[in-house]
Amino acid sequence: MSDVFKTHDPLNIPTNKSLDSDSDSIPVIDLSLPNAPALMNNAFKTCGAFQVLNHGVPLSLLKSMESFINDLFDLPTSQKLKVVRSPESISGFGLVPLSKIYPKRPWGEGFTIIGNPVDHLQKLWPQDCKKYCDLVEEYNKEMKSLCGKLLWLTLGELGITPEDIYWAGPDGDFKTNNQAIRMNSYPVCPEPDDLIGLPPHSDTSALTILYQTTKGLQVSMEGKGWVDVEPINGALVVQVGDMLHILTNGMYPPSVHQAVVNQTSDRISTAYFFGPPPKGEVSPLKKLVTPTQPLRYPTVTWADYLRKKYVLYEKALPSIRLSAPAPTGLSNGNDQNLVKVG
Ligand SMILES: O=C(O)CCC(=O)C(=O)O
Ligand SMILES: [Fe+2]
Repeated sequence: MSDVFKTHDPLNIPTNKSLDSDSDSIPVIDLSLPNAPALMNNAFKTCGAFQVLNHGVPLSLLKSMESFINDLFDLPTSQKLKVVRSPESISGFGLVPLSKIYPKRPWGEGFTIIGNPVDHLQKLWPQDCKKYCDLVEEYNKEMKSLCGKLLWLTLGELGITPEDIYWAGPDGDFKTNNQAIRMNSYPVCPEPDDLIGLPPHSDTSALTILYQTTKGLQVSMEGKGWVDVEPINGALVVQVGDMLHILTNGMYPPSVHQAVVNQTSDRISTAYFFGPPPKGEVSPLKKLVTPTQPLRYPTVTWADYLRKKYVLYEKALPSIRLSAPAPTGLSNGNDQNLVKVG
């Protein structure tokens, strides 16, 4: 994992500090500094999210993704209709299922890519399809590698090694893992208080890496309610999803978050979802099941859990929970039933 530390530019980078209870947002962690693993582990335990700097993903790639997303959402509706989500699939243009039952009307569009995007992109851009497919492939590759680094560094703090997660593969490189990208576009909104970009939810993934350049993401923090995650140039937002919550036997709470809209600027975001392989069975890590922290979840696959989530939303996790949640660490909005999870 030492290559994590090679990308550091020591200039203008804040020194990592321990999680400050007075801070009014999620921590910002410089991955190139030696105390990053301990801080990431601490951030995951306390609020399920942090922003990461010096993560090694080239800024040029993030910028290329931004212009791809702008091209995508600028397409005329007649083009977009060619790749609308079908009832059997999550890929394509469409609302997240939770939007249908959440009381505030959704304001925005989403486009989800799972697997090879060639079929969809071919329909949208017959000429430029290869250019966009290559970009998505590169983005997936960089994000997967970052997720691997982040997971091993944080889980390493808990004494977890690659042998403990069989679905990480023999080299611990998560080669066969599932991934998805959702691109979101939220136009300027005339009534931002009455509408919502993306309703409150936790992601079903193990980790989600979100890229945003305009303010709009909010995370639910214990005792603080919704806090804004201010965009920082080149930073990525890392969030615990339900699969990692289960894997850690409830030690890391899932990040409960929402996207709000505003009256003055358009906003786009890219969420990369990293999960176990299609048939990978996720169960709480044996090392994290102890007499004081008994087994909290059964074995699940991402696909089965996703189906449950689409029916039960915020009740999906409690519906499979085997024993009461930990008294601390888990008490974010999700478990207090303050918010809906989608
Ligand atoms: O747009 C955002 O900031 C949030 C996106 C998100 O949570 C998602 O796509 O799951
Ligand atoms: Fe999300």
